[in-house]
Parts: sequence; C-alpha cells; structure tokens
Amino acid sequence: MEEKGAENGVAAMAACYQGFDPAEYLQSNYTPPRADFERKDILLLLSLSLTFPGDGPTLYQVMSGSEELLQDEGGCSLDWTPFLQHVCKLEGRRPSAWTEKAARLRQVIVDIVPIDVNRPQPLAHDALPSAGADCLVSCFCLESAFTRALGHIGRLLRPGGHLLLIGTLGMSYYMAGAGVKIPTVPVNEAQVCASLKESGYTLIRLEVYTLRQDMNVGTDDAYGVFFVKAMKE
Ligand SMILES: C[S@@+](CC[C@H](N)C(=O)[O-])C[C@H]1O[C@@H](n2cnc3c(N)ncnc32)[C@H](O)[C@@H]1O
Repeated sequence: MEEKGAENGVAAMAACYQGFDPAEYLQSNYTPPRADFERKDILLLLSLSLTFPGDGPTLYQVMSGSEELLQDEGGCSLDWTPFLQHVCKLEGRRPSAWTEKAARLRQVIVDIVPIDVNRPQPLAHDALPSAGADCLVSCFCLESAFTRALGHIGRLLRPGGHLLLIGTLGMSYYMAGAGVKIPTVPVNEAQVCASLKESGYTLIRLEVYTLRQDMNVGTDDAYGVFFVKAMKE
C-alpha cells in the first residue's frame, strides 16, 4: 500500500516535470537579482562549483570542476559567458580565458546520461566504474524526496568519496514555467545534517546563505540556500 503511494507520488512528480520550462527557470534564477556579479554576497553561490545529478538546464556547476557552454546549441536562452568569465576571475585567470574554458568544457564533458534519484539505482549500472565515483555534485535536485534521494545517490559514490551538495532551505514549491508549480520537501539546516548522517555521510562543512528580501522574486518560497561538503563513510 505504502509502496503504491510512493509510486503514485513519483509518477505525479514526473508529470509535473513535463511542464519544466528551462528558459523560464533560467530567467528566474540565473539573472539579477538572483545572479548578480556586482554583489559580493551572492557570488558564493557560484564559487563552489564543480557536477552531477539533475543538472537540468544549468552549467555553472561544471565550470570550475573541469575547466557552457555556449550559447545556444540546445536552444537555451541564457548567455553563460558572464558566468564563465566570473569563474575565471574566481580561479585567478584573466577574464578573457573564458573561451579556453568553454572549449575545455566541451572536451571534458564526455557524456550526459539520464538519472533518476528516486530509484535505488539512479543510473544505468554500467554508467560509472564499479568502484563508484570519487565525487558527486548535486545542485537543487534532491528537494522532491530529500533523505531518500541522498541515500540513493550515495550508492554512486565510492567509500571515502565526496559529496558537494547545494540545496534550498524551507522551500515547499517552485515555479518551473508558467503555471507549473513543482512541490518540494522543505528542509532546515538541522534536517539536512540529520539526513546526511542517516544516509551514511560524514559532514565536513555546511554553509548557509539567507536570501535577501529583494531575491524573493515570487517563483518559490525558499528562505535560504545551503552548501554541503560531506564524505561517504
Ligand atoms: C530546481 S531544478 C535545478 C536545476 C539545476 N541543477 C540548478 O542548479 O539550477 C531541479 C532539477 O532536478 C531534476 N530532477 C527532478 N526530478 C529528478 C529525479 N527524480 N532525478 C534526477 N533529477 C531530477 C530536474 O530535471 C531539474 O533539472
């Protein structure tokens, strides 16, 4: 009975995501006031970047981890150039190095594979080396089933491997397109820590950023963002 309920929940969520509009999502979350390179307090959001589960339409995660792409091969509307330039700056490179970084990104992203964090085995069994990945990076993707999803993605990591996680605090929904309201599980800092522990991770570092009033753009009800570095036990 419980299993059937969970299956229905997953199916309902999958139906919601049919309406996910990448252009709207990027406009709401990756343009000012939420992404503003003039403001020092927001830049933290971009400085912890590397990738993995549920990247969706965004690329900022992979810019530092390897060294987006570019406008518009997939019909995506956001110009990632300022993000690339900013990551170069954070890394101490000259801003003009962004073109090299973009080229390198194209080289090192070898594949994009489907993942479903609701499944105990989220990736196809041969998508990763059998020992597991050294590092997983997940940004704003586990909110639909936080603790369960944390446990599932942990199976992709080798023991001693690292998890870099970014997520929202207190968010019960977000708008992913006109009229597309996606329900999420609101968590607070204590719940994040407890879920990590329950799922077999050792917390190394937790940072919290409280969203400023002007960053409430009406597309979700989050009060903050957390950044976690953790190790799989
Ligand atoms: C809020 S968006 C985050 C997009 C992007 N990672 C970012 O940092 O802005 C949520 C993402 O979670 C992905 N997602 C939703 N359900 C998922 C699931 N069961 N497994 C993996 N990813 C999922 C969606 O495709 C979407 O890209």
